[in-house]
Amino acid sequence: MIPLLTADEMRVVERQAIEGWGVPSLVLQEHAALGALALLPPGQPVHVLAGPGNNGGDALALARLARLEGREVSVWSPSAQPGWRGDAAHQARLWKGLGGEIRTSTAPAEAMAVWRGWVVDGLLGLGTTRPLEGAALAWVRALNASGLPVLALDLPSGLDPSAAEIPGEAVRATRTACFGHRKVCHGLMPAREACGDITVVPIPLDRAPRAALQLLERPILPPRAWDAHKGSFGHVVIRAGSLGMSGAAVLSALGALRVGAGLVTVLTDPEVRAEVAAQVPEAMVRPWQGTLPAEADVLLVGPGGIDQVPDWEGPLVLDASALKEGEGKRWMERPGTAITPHPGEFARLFRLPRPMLMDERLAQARQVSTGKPGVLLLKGAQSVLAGGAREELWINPTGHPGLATGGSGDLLAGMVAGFRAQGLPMREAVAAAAWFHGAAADRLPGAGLLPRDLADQLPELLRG
Ligand SMILES: NC(=O)C1=CN([C@@H]2O[C@H](COP(=O)(O)OP(=O)(O)OC[C@H]3O[C@@H](n4cnc5c(N)ncnc54)[C@H](OP(=O)(O)O)[C@@H]3O)[C@@H](O)[C@H]2O)[C@@H](O)CC1
Ligand SMILES: Nc1ncnc2c1ncn2[C@@H]1O[C@H](COP(=O)(O)OP(=O)(O)O)[C@@H](O)[C@H]1O
Ligand SMILES: [K+]
Repeated sequence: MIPLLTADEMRVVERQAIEGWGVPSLVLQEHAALGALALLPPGQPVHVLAGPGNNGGDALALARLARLEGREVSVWSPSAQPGWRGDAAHQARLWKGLGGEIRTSTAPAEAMAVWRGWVVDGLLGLGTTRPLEGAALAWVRALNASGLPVLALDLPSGLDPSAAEIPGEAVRATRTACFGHRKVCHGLMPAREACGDITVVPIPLDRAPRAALQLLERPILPPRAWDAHKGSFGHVVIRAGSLGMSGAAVLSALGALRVGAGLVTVLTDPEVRAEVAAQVPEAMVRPWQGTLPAEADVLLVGPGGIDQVPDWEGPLVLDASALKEGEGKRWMERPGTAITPHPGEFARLFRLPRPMLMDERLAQARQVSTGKPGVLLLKGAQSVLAGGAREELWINPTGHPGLATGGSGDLLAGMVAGFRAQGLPMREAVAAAAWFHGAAADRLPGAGLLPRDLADQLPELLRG
């Protein structure tokens, strides 16, 4: 799991190093500048933009180190009176001590027209409090129009470090030297895209900070014992599939089987039983007669037009038609439940406005899940995972728009049930399903992806 810190959380980590461990803040800055300098191709001229705060201080430190390396370096400030204080003022003195100049211009595009090499963006970092305006905005616009490669210090100037959305205009960086820990803007789209290639530069800070938002990494699955048998991997029962929507039952069954469930029973509407059975011979396919098999370990309900949830005490996964209007709270309060809505289903379930932006998805996921035992997967690009009586949100980074095709959600729901049946706790089962589902798609880039192609990728992908 990769923590994505807000500016406030990062300040806590910074304070702890400075006040707790006694690391001088200039030492932090020196580590940051040295690490960033190493990301610039050797020998090339460097044009350094230094803003009003410590991000500008990092930029001035980098300018000094680059000059000591023998590079051609120029330093620019959007303001004629930068008004540096503290560490940044100290860095300015060191730079000037080496004979360095600090230049400004009211026509940044003209200044940049003769630049060669790389630009270092040290205008704004963690202290960004509002959208860019005035001189800073003019410099960022000129930089983005210049076509020059840019190394952003900590984050591309203009981004809100704690948000996914870009508040106005922001630097489009080629690379970003992220100091110490990733911030929210380094993990979530669309801000993440403005960062270009991200390198986390190690600086002496706590390696395991608290963060309310975390990016999923490849889940670690329990090993399979040599003497395991099909009873060891659980029995998934799927109530899915109706006339015109039999494929959803097929895909859910495939999802559960392809992640390694021991047994799968599909309870489907009688008129489609034969066609479902013909497409997944590995599953037991029976007509729905109002009762569940006694030996079920997990029940998945919904794909393919099924809206009635049978009475059942055990682990429950609900998707698609089972996600009925206004019932979200009920399911989030039921222990052992996972719901997997896309944003439209989410809005209907919780009677909330449809969350369109990433920051809205986070806020709404948090709102409905806080303190609740149920697990929520709010699907879409970078799906949001919440609940299970845990406060932090997990974000799934895998997958691409090729997944936006009918049936991929049905496969995912089956995967959740399949992982849960093998003993993963519900929140971990949902995380594993979301991660591997997207990772399977990442092996098949582009459009035209069929959910069953994804299913075929899974066994090899799970082997690692
Ligand atoms: N965290 C760490 O461990 C380490 C941090 N380090 C470095 O410090 C950086 C953070 O420094 P920082 O706090 O001084 O903030 P930074 O972004 O440089 O500037 C704030 C200034 O900008 C101003 N301002 C704000 N928004 C604006 C806007 N839209 N347009 C124009 N101005 C705007 C704001 O003004 P105010 O809002 O107060 O009016 C204030 O004057 C961090 O990103 C990293 O590079 C490293 O050295 C090592 C370890
Ligand atoms: N742009 C995207 N990037 C990554 N994943 C996506 C994107 N669009 C959709 N997905 C994923 O594809 C799946 C679609 O599920 P869903 O909307 O329920 O489809 P269906 O109902 O057709 O089965 C979800 O897992 C979702 O997260
Ligand atoms: K910056």
